[in-house]
Amino acid sequence: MARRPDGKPFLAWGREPRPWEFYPVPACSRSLDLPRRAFEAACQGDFELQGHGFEAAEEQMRRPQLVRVGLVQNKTPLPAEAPVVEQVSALHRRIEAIVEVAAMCGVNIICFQEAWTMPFAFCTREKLPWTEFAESAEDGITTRFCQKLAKKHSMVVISPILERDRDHGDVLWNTAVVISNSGAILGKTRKNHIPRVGDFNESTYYMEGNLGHPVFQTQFGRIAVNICYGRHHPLNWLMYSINGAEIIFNPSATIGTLSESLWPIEARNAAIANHCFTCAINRVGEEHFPNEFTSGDGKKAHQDFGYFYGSSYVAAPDGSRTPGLSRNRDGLLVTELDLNLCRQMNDVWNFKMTGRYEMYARELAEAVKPNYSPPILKE
Ligand SMILES: NC(=O)NCCC(=O)O
Repeated sequence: MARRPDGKPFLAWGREPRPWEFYPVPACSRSLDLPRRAFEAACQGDFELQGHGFEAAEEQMRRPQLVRVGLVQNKTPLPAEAPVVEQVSALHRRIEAIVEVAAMCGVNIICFQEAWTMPFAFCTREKLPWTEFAESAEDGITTRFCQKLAKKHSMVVISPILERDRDHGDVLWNTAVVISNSGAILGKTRKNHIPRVGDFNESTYYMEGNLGHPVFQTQFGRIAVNICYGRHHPLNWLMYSINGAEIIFNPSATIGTLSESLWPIEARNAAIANHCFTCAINRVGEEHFPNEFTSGDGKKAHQDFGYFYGSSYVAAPDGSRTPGLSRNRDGLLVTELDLNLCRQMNDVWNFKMTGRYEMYARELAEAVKPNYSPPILKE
């Protein structure tokens, strides 16, 4: 029986491996020891805590580049009818408690879910009070709160919010603010692709991002943020990766009936295709809104969005992944990555080397022209 370098059999089902199965890639991560007091605090705070790790091969010229990421998924603690300021403050308190536990677990980079300071009210198509949740990315109350957390715990914080851009006519954006572990703001990035599907009426509220595909150099590696619906767009992942991202976070808000069958595949595929780690984060719970709305599908008006199914996970460039967090509980997923695995997988598969980007750049430049005629050859 062939064995992996760590002595374990290659395959669980006990037959000789096929030739293409020889590359020693585990389907799953290993479990990571986390301090007992972290589990106690999570239990007391009523949220799930999981720890996992990915291995990379030892190298002669580089030391392992270990980094711990924390993914947070949570319900909105107060009903959507509660005053805006109370909802925001309840969410700040909830996140603060989870970040304390992340700090006990040695997390270096933490990412919260999409639009984490508010209920996901874009299904309603109403403006007030939902637009009142929008804040300045530079000096809003949430950014200042995250700066304090980042400095206190020496942790990079990724804070996806609804942004109000005062300097540009009060335009709203779906933005992730990236705060360095020093507490300084590293910059911001905006959601590039806006859903026009089901109850995700997000184009009513904010514009398509205009900041391209920035990558943030942190003390713990190069990171990027592909917000929610952007995960359906392979070119979006690709551009972050081309710009050097080693870890791409995907803070999301999505519901079971729409996307649960896609969820385990998309971020995982992106990790493989781009030789990087991907971190898929989804909120949990059901959110009810004061007024009825319709979904434009002929069905009855209703007041809820459906079920946000959580299941946050991390995928590695070798195709392995962690288990997902719960489908319905708040949770913190702590994962240790060795960033050396990105280049190791790049050297094995060479997707960047074989990508033929120049050919696609040329063909796409032609295909987007109004007078383009696709080369369909006929008899
Ligand atoms: N928030 C958001 O973009 N959701 C769209 C639905 C999905 O991408 O699954």
